[in-house]
Amino acid sequence: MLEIDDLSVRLPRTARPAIDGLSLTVAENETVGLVGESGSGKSLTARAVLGLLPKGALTSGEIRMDGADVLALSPAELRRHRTHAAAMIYQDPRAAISPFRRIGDFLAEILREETGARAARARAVELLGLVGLPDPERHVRQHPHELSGGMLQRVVIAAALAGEPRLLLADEPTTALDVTTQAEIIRLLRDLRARTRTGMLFITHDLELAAMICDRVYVMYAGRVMETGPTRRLFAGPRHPYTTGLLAATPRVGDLGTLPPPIPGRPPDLLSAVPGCPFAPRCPHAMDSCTAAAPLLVDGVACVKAEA
Ligand SMILES: Nc1ncnc2c1ncn2[C@@H]1O[C@H](COP(=O)(O)OP(=O)(O)OP(=O)(O)O)[C@@H](O)[C@H]1O
Repeated sequence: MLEIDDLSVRLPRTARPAIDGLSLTVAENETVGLVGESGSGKSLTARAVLGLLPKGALTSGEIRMDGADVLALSPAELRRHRTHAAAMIYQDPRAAISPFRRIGDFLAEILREETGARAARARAVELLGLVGLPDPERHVRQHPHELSGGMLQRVVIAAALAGEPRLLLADEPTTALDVTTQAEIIRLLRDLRARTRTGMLFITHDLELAAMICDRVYVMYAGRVMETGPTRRLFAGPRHPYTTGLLAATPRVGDLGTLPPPIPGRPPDLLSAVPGCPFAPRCPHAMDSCTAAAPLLVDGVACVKAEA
């Protein structure tokens, strides 16, 4: 359904691409995770799929959604694409919905052009029911401040579902929520997937969360895929030292008081070119050859050590 093929994105006044030769697929009804530290290019990947890259970004490679070339869509086609093909669930619901709009107006606005005002309003009520809100008829008349963060995130999910998209892009959809609400939203996303067959690209820096919901995972670092595979396999036997480091740095319930050490060092910024493997400067297994050329992704892993 979604096919990203050798995508590179370079932002103005930077020394290296923010996305560097990324290939990724999401099939119908599949939930795919994109995980990695802050700045690895996860959000930019989602923006590229929506045709929403920053001004001046130079792209190469292809993004196809059901065969259509996303990077070649006209502005009118892109608007349709963002409602019916790939819809985004944003991180912070309070930033996504204007505080002055009624919930019903916010939802109806997305569909009014296509269905007319009356049908759009009825659909808004239906959508609020679909995402498990208790009293849709009342919620459509309410303003954002009258709902909790978790309820508002359900509204944001309802908005993404309005055009019955083939693919949901969820960018850290639970980061702004407390742990209990986080679990409820994850349950909702899993439940929706079972009911609607929507595919999902789930973006997170939280590996535990990815493990809960994703069928397959791509581990991204400095714009490149370091490792990819079925979630269970990847977590049971990580092969890239970056994946191993991320897993070792993930706090687990039960280990309270003993936070695991993070991976030493920081990801490279966009102002320095990175010859070879971008993780080499932080990698405990780096060899001289690692800084010569970036290893290709072979059999799901981009590491000379793993290939040997
Ligand atoms: N509009 C922009 N202008 C300039 N640089 C940008 C812009 N958007 C992203 N970047 C840069 O591109 C790189 C990738 O950013 P991106 O937001 O995709 O990372 P991320 O993995 O989603 O991280 P986070 O979890 O912090 O959102 C970062 O170095 C970021 O600073």
